[in-house]
Amino acid sequence: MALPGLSLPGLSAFSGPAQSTSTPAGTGGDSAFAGPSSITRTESLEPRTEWRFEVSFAGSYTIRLLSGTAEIFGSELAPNLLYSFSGVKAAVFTWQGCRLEIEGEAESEYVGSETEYAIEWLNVHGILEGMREDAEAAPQQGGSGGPRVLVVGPEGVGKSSLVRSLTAWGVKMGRTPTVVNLDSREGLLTPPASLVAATAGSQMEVEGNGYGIAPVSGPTVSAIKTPLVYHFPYESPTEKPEIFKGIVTRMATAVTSKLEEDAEAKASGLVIDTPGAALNDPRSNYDLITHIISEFSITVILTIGSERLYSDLTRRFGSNPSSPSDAVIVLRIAKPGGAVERDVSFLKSSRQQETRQYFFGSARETLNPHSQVIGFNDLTIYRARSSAFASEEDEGDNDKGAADDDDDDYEPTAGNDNSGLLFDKVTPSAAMMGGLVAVKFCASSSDLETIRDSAVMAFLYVADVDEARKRLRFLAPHPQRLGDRALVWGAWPEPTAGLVG
Ligand SMILES: Nc1ncnc2c1ncn2[C@@H]1O[C@H](COP(=O)(O)OP(=O)(O)OP(=O)(O)O)[C@@H](O)[C@H]1O
Repeated sequence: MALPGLSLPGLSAFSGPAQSTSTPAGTGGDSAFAGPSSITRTESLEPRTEWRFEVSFAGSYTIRLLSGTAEIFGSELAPNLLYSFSGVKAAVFTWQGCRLEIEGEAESEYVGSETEYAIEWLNVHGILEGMREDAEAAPQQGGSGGPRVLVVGPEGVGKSSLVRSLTAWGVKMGRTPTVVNLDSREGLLTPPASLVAATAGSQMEVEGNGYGIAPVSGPTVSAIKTPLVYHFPYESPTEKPEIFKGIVTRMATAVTSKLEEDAEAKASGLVIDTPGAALNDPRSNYDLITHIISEFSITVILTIGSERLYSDLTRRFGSNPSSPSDAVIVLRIAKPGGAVERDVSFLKSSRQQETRQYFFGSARETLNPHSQVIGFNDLTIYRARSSAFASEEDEGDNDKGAADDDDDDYEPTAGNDNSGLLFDKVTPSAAMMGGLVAVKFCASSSDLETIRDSAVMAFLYVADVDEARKRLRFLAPHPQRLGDRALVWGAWPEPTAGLVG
């Protein structure tokens, strides 16, 4: 397939699916395990192969591009710049071949040569680029703008990596795609527990999740302009489906009206990342997926890693006999061989790393969070109702905060709280320590629906609760005074211990 308008640096020689793939010298191909090593070494990668590596959270691993061209999930590596990784599973992909200098200990590292997925992903980028050109050429026809893409599939099949690659390639073409993250288990410029829409405006980063860190403390190198953040303090949308749907509706309205004011962003379209199994359960009749598709007027669905999902969604959305032009394009996309499901402890460490980065930044760009001490009487804190707090709610004991269990192993329990109530007003308690509180764009006296629906101004980290003196110490990403804002504390994510001394 030809790739319309494709002129990515390092890709000029590439114009379609590979006829064959080369086996890289020295390592023997896809499953060859090169073994961890802390010695500085060089790896020569053949065209269309990738260097897959997994680094623990305690580990430190650096990669430098010595020659050729290479990218990580679409973001191009600059020559001779040292990139550092920890707590990462990823791959450096090369279209034309490259030499890498590598140092540090990986839990696993090897060359993957079964990379047909990358060619397919790039072809998808080509299709999206064609749709963007159509939108530019005929903005008045239909007026719906560029492609509105929904990525769905089970856990760990490469959904986020695909979203990141499509965004990075779009940005490289001069586009400003809007990324929407509907997975509250991972943040996008924010800690987890947030649903975020953000328009990518400049070159994406190689380290971290590609989107940079929150643009809250003055100028940063973040690739993102103006994120719109909502609070969803639950691990899965199935815990509070109606709240999740409500946020999706609000977000879609806000994003759509923002795109209407920006012709470039409108033609660039949007790409939505989603949680895995929670959304794809056929027993729910794909209720949540259907809601997202209708609210965001999705035009392209990319399914990864599930034939059944592809078949079900094709049947349901891929054809519309009464109005064929309204049919959604449903594509089945290859799962990268290197994509892996991350275990519970890796995901927990990853959440804590995201929270830490929100306040302190990364090694490349540090941030200076601000400490604030506020008396209980000057705060109005609501606790988002959750099954994790259910036992107290049953007792009607709303004023004592959450469960006492604030240690490192604290895990909210799964399940549904069907009470229909949204929040409880609480007096701060030690149980909040290490937790996150969302500062809402609404007054503390707002009604509960307004509090639920308001976007997030910032997240605060609860550093200390002095119950005797009735004072709370917060870490805030910027020095701005809180003012009269509703603050919401949720059970998700679990507390992050030791962020401050
Ligand atoms: N080609 C690859 N080589 C090595 N690692 C990869 C590759 N593609 C993806 N990964 C890694 O595999 C893991 C799962 O990928 P990703 O997060 O994209 O999947 P997902 O479907 O979004 O997962 P989840 O549903 O858990 O959010 C991530 O750590 C990602 O960096």
